[in-house]
Amino acid sequence: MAKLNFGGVEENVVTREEFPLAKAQEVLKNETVAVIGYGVQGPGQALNQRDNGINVIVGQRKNSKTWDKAIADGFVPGETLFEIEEALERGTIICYLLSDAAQIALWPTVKKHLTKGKALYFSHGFGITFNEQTGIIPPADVDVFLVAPKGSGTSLRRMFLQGRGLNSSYAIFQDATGKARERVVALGIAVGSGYLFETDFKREVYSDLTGERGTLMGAIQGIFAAQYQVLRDKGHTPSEAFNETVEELTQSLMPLVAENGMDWMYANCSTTAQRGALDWWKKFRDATSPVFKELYESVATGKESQRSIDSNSQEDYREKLDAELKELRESEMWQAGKTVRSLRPENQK
Ligand SMILES: NC(=O)C1=CN([C@@H]2O[C@H](COP(=O)(O)OP(=O)(O)OC[C@H]3O[C@@H](n4cnc5c(N)ncnc54)[C@H](O)[C@@H]3O)[C@@H](O)[C@H]2O)C=CC1
Ligand SMILES: CC(=O)[C@](C)(O)C(=O)O
Ligand SMILES: [Mg+2]
Ligand SMILES: [Mg+2]
Repeated sequence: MAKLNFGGVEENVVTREEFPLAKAQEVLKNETVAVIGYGVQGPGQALNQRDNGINVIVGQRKNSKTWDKAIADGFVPGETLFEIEEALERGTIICYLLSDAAQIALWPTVKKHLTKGKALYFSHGFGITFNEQTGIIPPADVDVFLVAPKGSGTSLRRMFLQGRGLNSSYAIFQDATGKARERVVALGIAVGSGYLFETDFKREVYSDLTGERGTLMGAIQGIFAAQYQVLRDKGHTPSEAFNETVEELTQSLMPLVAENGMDWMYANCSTTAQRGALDWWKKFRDATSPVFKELYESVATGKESQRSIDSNSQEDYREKLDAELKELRESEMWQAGKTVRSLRPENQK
């Protein structure tokens, strides 16, 4: 394991040099990896493992859209695609990739098939950390660990196909066989991680729930909406407001941040912009910091996990979600965005 310096703090990281794919294949050569669920992470992780030469099967409900998707992706019923129970029976490593709320309902079935020496794999610390809410308490004689790709399963697959890799965190909750570490790291490499950083279940889920509600998804939409509205209220057109709020960020400036950091992006903007950004960023930090603290508390007290379970367990969950997404999509800002995107040269025939 490499110890690397992250801004002055040393952390343990598994790199591909230290743990190449060949080693992962060797560790997993006698295992059957059963990917249960074929939603977003399921396909990304199952396909990457298959392409990496791992013995992977998919467990999914028959007569579902995702069953058909698994077939379209090349999984063969009776060979590499099974009903959930049969996949649970065959698998020696169970990758539990149903939505976090759905994992609760299927848990008694999964538990039944967790015989001695098998491994239970998650991509989130949710089910175990909030076990008072989920009831997920694994038997003592199985390994329990997680590999959490830090990004969408869609990106995990796309980046793999481009020869890139998404970073993932990994954690061991229970090592019953003495082989949990080599198993989890091998899986992390096999699913297409670029590198793996160490964490535990609680830290994974607390940071993940904070990040997705915060800067990654919730806060970013909030700050976009606030700036867009001010510009519109002051008489700017939708295209101008959208371009100065979103399009320039995603198309021009964020790629520079991704490449070489914030100072590099600033350095490639005008002195006028630099002065203003350097003057204003701390004001935004201070204004939002109380909201982030409130958010973290809401995660740590289990309020966020309970809310997610409650809403995701409703019969009409899909319809309600679609309605909320539609509201976003049909807002003036994102409608303006649709037109703006259509004007990108690469999107014109
Ligand atoms: N979506 C993502 O890219 C990421 C997800 N994760 C984690 O990975 C895990 C899987 O998440 P997603 O792929 O988003 O799940 P998802 O919401 O796409 O659902 C996965 C599958 O669960 C099936 N399913 C739903 N209810 C079911 C039930 N009652 N019985 C049987 N099957 C049922 C669906 O048909 C679908 O195939 C979660 O723990 C999540 O937090 C982690 C990182 C990113
Ligand atoms: C993509 C990811 O890592 C998230 C945002 O945490 C999630 O989908 O749960
Ligand atoms: Mg995440
Ligand atoms: Mg998440």
